[in-house]
Order: sequence, then structure tokens, then C-alpha cells
Amino acid sequence: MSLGSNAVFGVKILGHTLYVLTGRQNVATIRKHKGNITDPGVHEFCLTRVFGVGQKAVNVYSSDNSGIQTKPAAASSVAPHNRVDYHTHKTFLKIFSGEGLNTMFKRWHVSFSRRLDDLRIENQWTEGPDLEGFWMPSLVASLNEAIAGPVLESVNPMFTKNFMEFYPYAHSLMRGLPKWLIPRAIHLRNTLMRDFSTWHSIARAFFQDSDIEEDNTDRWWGLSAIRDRQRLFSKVDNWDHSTLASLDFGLLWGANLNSHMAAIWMIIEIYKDANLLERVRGELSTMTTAPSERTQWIEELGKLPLLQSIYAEVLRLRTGVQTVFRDNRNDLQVNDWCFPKKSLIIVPTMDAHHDSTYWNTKNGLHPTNRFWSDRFLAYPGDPSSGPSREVDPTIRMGAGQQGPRYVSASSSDAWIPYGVGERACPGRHFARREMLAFCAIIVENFDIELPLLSKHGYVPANNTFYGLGVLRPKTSIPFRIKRRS
Ligand code: HEM
Repeated sequence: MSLGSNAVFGVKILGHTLYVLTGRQNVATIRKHKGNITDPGVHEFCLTRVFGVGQKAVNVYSSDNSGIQTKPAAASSVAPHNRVDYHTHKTFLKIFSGEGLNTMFKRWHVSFSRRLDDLRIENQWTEGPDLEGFWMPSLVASLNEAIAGPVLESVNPMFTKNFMEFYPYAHSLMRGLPKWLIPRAIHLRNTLMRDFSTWHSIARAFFQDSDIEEDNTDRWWGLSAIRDRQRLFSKVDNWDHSTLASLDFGLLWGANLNSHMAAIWMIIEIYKDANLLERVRGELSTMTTAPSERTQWIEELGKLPLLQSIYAEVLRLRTGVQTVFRDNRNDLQVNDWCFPKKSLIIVPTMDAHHDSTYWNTKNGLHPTNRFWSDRFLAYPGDPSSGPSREVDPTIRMGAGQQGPRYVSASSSDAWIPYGVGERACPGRHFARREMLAFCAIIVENFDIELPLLSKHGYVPANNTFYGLGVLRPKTSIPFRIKRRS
């Protein structure tokens, strides 16, 4: 699905012109663009279409032209309590960076470890028809518990199952299909909305300041930023309890959309290649910190070159999203192109991620449409290693270096799984932690066989999810698993 490099063209969809912009030079220019070139249009679109929020409530987003910075945009006269774009962004930053990130990761680790025990994987082989279906419920439930606390899952024993079943309907809802064509989607949405509303009303009724723990979390709302959202959003004009429930539904939906599948892709690639599995186990055996020392453990894990390379390569190969830009006030100049103000411009990942003018393929041995575990590794003395075709003398020399070094491509404009610019995914640091931790825990503790997958065989992805993020495998992947002795 590649459109070629440095392409710009327009497509008409439902009477609106969308401009598609690809190529590293264009991405680099738009990334550095000064001025407010993103707006809350994506929030507005998802809230209306996917979560069924009413127009009056959503209009608060569309009328908010104050931007996401602390200081409101000069031309904006939006009242401070209606600066929903800024408050949304600020609470995201509180959840996903600094001490918030450590707190969230600890909570995720505790929850996931408990759920892994509950799976009771013994040292006898157990078979299953679908690797994704096996891991997904524990990953989804752990992330939800880490963010929102335990009450949400307890209000309905079917919550996690319904939440996962709702996912594939997002495309149909975004397309605005009539309700009678997608009755199951509407039924699931209503049920989930009831669960979110019940959670909120329980939390409102029972929460007391004395419930706040040392890490600022509490058992009713979960993370402190979720409490902040309640406090801030309940003051917004035309927003009621139902709007607040939709917003948290949307937040958990977005949070769960991508990293679990990406983590499962890492497992697929590692276990289908016995040699790679052995190398990853060898790398993990060099660790000196125990998983129980969570913050130090994840930091040490994040320095292992091979594991990081697999992480980056999975996201390069499997992410299909597009970042949306729109300058509402001025025409937008991107290199030779001038887009009239209010134009919708989308930057797709796949073109950048498959740009053969950038990526190192070892002269075609590892084409960009295939997984190569070592793509992001620079080997000392090997001038043909490293992610890019462009020779970078600083990574080639490797003076005094023992083994390979991970070389990030995140500043290259060719690796953009988390989007580009001020609205790039705020959850990316947590996503990386979750993917690395999940992979390390599974590889260290379990043997998995994937009988239908061969070492060099490509596992096709289902493109019907294109645009939403990390793609799913086209078919279920049968497996067998046992605890390592
Ligand atoms: C591999 C995993 C992930 C990928 C590829 C990914 C990708 C993205 C992309 C492309 C965007 C849109 C950026 C834009 O509009 O420019 C986004 C937004 C967002 N992501 Fe992620 N994401 C991932 C994981 C996560 C996780 C684990 C969380 C939370 C725990 C998260 C939370 C969010 C939120 C809250 C937004 C909305 C930000 C806003 O509108 O300001 N993401 N993500």
C-alpha cells in the first residue's frame, strides 16, 4: 500500500477534498511547521461517530480554537473552563509522562502478572486456535485497570469481552453506516456506555480524599489524571455525566487500540524463528535487575539492542495510521505546495515505513515489506548495517563497542508510527514499555510453538484495519504453549 515518495494529491470523499502528503521532505517540513496546524477535529469526529456523543456537546470541541498550549492562542476568546482541547491534552501528559508513566507502568505490571498467573499455564503443552485471542483479554484488562482502577471491570463480568468485540466495528461507525445496518455495534456501544456510566456513578458516590494513595491513585477513579478529568470536564458548558462517560470510553478505546497487537506481533516474529528466540533469550539473560524492581527493570530492558530493534521493526512493518493536519486560520505552505486554509491533510505511515530510498535492505535481501529483526542494529565495523541506506559515520565506526547497537530512526521522518507533531501519540512511552515488558515476560517464562508459521514466512495482515493503527493478522494463528522448566 505505497503511494510513492514525496507525493501530494487530493481525493474527494463525501464532497470533501482530502490531501494526501507523503515523502520524508514533506514530513520533515510539516513536522517543523510553526503555528497551529492541528485541531481537535479527530476527537470531534470519533466522539460523534464512534461514541455517539450529541452534537451540542461535541460543538464545545469544534468551537475551541485556543490550542493545546498553556497560553491560549492569540485570536481565541474561549472561556478557560471550555478549553477542552488543552485540558484533554494536559491530562494525557499527566498520565503518560514523568512520574505518571512510572505509576502507570507499575500498576500495569502488577495487574498483568496477576492475570498471567490466572491463565494457569503449566509445564505440559496446551493448544489454542488463536494466539491473539489468547493474550488479548489479559492485556486489555490490565491496561484498563492500570488507568481506571478495578471498579469498571467489576460492574459487568462481560465488560472486557464486550470491549474487545466492539473494536472491529469502529470502521463501520466511522463511515456513518445507519444503525439498522450495524445493530450489534450499537448494542455493544450502549452496553459499554452503561458500564462506564455505572463506574462513574459508583466512583462519584464513594470516593473520598482519604482514599488517595501515596502514588496519588485511588481505587475508585484509578489514576489521578482520571479524577482531574472529572473535575475539569464537569465544568464544561453542555457536558453532562453521559458526555463524561463517553470521554473515558474514548480514552480507554484509544489506549487499547494498538500496543497489545504490536506486542503480540513481537511474540509472533520471535517464536517463529528459533534462532531469533535463542538470541533474545541470550540478551535477556544479561539483565541484572529483577522484574520486581519495576522502574529499574523496565529501564534496563529498554536498553537491550535486539529487543529494541524488534520493537521498532514491528511498528515499522505493521502500523497503518495517518496523522491529520489542518490550519484553520492560514494557508499552509509545505515545500512547493500551498494548501488553502482549513484543508484536511493526511500523512500516512505506510509510505514512510516502506520508503526504499531511506531504509536499509542489505541490497534487497531484507525488503521493506518483510520483517528483519536486525534492521535497527548497527554492527561495529559493518558499514552496511543500521536502519538507513544513508551512511552515518558515527554509527559505522563503533570504536570500543562489543556488540551491535540499537539505532533509532525516530528523527528520520521515515519512522512515524506514533504520528507527527504536537499531537503525536502521548501514550508512546507507555506503549514501548508494555511491548518490551510483555515480550520479556513471555520469552523468559514460556515455550510457544506456532506450527503453521515458517521462519521466513510472511504473516499477512488484515488491511481492513488500515487507518486505525497496528494491523491485525489476516487469519487466526494456532499455537501451543507450556511453561519453561
Ligand atoms: C504501538 C502502539 C501505539 C501506536 C502505534 C499509537 C499511535 C497513535 C497515533 C498515530 C495517534 C494520533 C496522533 C495524531 O493525531 O497525530 C495516537 C493518539 C493517541 N494515543 Fe496512541 N498509539 C499507541 C499506543 C498508545 C497507548 C498504549 C496509549 C495509552 C496508554 C495511547 C494513547 C493515545 C491517546 C490518548 C491519543 C490521542 C492524543 C490526542 O488526541 O491528543 N496510544 N496514537
